[in-house]
Amino acid sequence: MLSVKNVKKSFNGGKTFAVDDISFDVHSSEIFGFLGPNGAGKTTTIKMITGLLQLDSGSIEINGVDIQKDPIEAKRQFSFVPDSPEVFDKLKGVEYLNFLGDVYGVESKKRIERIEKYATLFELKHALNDPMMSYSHGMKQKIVLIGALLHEPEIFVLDEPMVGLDPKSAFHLKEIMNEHCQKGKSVFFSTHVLEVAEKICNRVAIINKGKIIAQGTIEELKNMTKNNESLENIFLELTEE
Ligand SMILES: Nc1ncnc2c1ncn2[C@@H]1O[C@H](COP(=O)(O)OP(=O)(O)OP(=O)(O)O)[C@@H](O)[C@H]1O
Repeated sequence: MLSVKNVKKSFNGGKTFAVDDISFDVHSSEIFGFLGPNGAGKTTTIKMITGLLQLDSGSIEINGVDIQKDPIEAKRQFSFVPDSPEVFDKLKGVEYLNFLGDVYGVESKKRIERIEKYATLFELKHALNDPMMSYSHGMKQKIVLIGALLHEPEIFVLDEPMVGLDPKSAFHLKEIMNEHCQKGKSVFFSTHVLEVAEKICNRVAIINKGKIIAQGTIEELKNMTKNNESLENIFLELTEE
């Protein structure tokens, strides 16, 4: 579903690599967690997957479509929720969602049903007719999430999706991720919240200083350590200086 092969990215003309020859695959029906300390290269990787940054070398295929060779078709395959929600402040919530519905060609009946479903779930219905400049950070995050859910893509790509969400909304998001995978689709998300990763991911990769230092199921990662430790201990052990 998502295939990242030998990808490199430097911001200073090749002197140091923010992402240094990483490879991994996310399969269908899989929730894949991308973990790593601050500055490890998570957001840079996600920006390359979503076509916001050019790769120095390597290749990325989303549902079989190369993001560099056919960016428009590749972008039809996924939804992206960035770590900081950037919305068009002057638009009302409902106008923003309809705009996204138009961009992704979501037909009117489905659009109305999904807006109703997700706005109710994330308790945002009351604010849909307000301009988004009046929204709190969490409300902006929710409207971006609803927008990302509108066209039910093959792959969800989420950068730190739990940050800023209240516990109930975080719970619903986890449920939505699970449902998405049960339909044979996949989720790729970055997180610092190791408990969440441990609970909901089928597989994870840990990136540190631009390199993937471990990947596999939580069980496989635990087996890499002597005492079958928690994901937190594994993470600390593998990423320490
Ligand atoms: N536009 C840029 N110009 C120069 N350096 C950059 C740029 N974007 C990222 N970097 C550098 O690339 C490295 C990886 O950054 P990135 O944002 O991918 O990390 P991250 O794992 O997402 O971190 P965090 O968990 O703190 O969000 C860092 O050293 C960062 O300073």
